[in-house]
Amino acid sequence: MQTMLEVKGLNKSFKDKQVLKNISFEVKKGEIMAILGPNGAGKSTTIRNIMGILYPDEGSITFHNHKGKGIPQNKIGYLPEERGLYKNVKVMDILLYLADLKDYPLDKAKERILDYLKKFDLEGKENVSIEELSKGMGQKVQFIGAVIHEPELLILDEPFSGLDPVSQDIFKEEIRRLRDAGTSILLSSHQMNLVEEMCDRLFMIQRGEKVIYGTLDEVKTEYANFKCTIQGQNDIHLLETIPEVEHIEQDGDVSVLYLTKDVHPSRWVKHLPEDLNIQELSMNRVSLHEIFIDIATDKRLMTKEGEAHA
Ligand SMILES: Nc1ncnc2c1ncn2[C@@H]1O[C@H](COP(=O)(O)OP(=O)(O)OP(=O)(O)O)[C@@H](O)[C@H]1O
Repeated sequence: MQTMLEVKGLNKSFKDKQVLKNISFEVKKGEIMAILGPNGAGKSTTIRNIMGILYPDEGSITFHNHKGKGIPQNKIGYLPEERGLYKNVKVMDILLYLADLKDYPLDKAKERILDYLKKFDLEGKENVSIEELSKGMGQKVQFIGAVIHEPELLILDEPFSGLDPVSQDIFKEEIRRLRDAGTSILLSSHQMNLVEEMCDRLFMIQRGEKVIYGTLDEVKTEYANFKCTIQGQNDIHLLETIPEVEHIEQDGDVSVLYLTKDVHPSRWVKHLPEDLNIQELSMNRVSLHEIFIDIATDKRLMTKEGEAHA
């Protein structure tokens, strides 16, 4: 797949605090790439460097064959983390203004705006002023503003925050449709279930440094060991005798056994002690949410030998 955006060796400091350390990743044509990390990890700073709002101390950003200040911003769409559009302007006027800023033909923009308003359950709102919209409605308008000029690269910083489940589904469907039409999407989100559902690849930063980079399948194979959840009253000492268990969490009658890497689940199950009390048993891959918490809290219980992977 063709590389659309290449971020290479970014270093960035604010005063004497280095907030990005050698950040490198690519976004390919027609993929959804997630940029993840705990609060303050450096996601927005990375995005601001890509958008040319900030400039790196070292490293480069290449979009197609354009670098840094030469990047054609009208080929990029951006939904910033901070929401906010001019308050006393009508929906249609602000969206046409944003299309015009990107040199997009206004007659075509008007048509697209009406289509999008319909798709986003905002039909008939084109002459309503922004201040009369709810927060979620405003977010939909801002999303339309980010995609109105048919960008080749779309950067979405926390697009789902504050949206109800129905609106989240509308956004999800539209983001997937844009990806399938060839748009490259860089998406930052704290909602791991949505990332797991939608993203093709992911990049995770912690304290300004890369900790995970790969396809969802690669990350799952590398980090997402199996866990076995057993419902039934069981003594922790009995559970501790079970082989190939990395750690155990027990809450009342529910015990979760996190298995070591490369355990074959069906073979492992055969070796459970006969006197184990099993009312229910399930075997699952550890979720991205758990991987995130494991890394963000510095536990690193799920990584090979407790080491950080980069
Ligand atoms: N303009 C600035 N001046 C000084 N420090 C800054 C500035 N912008 C960001 N930082 C610092 O850089 C670090 C990374 O911040 P950034 O906003 O990139 O994190 P983030 O991963 O987007 O976090 P969040 O999930 O909370 O949005 C933080 O320690 C933050 O305090």
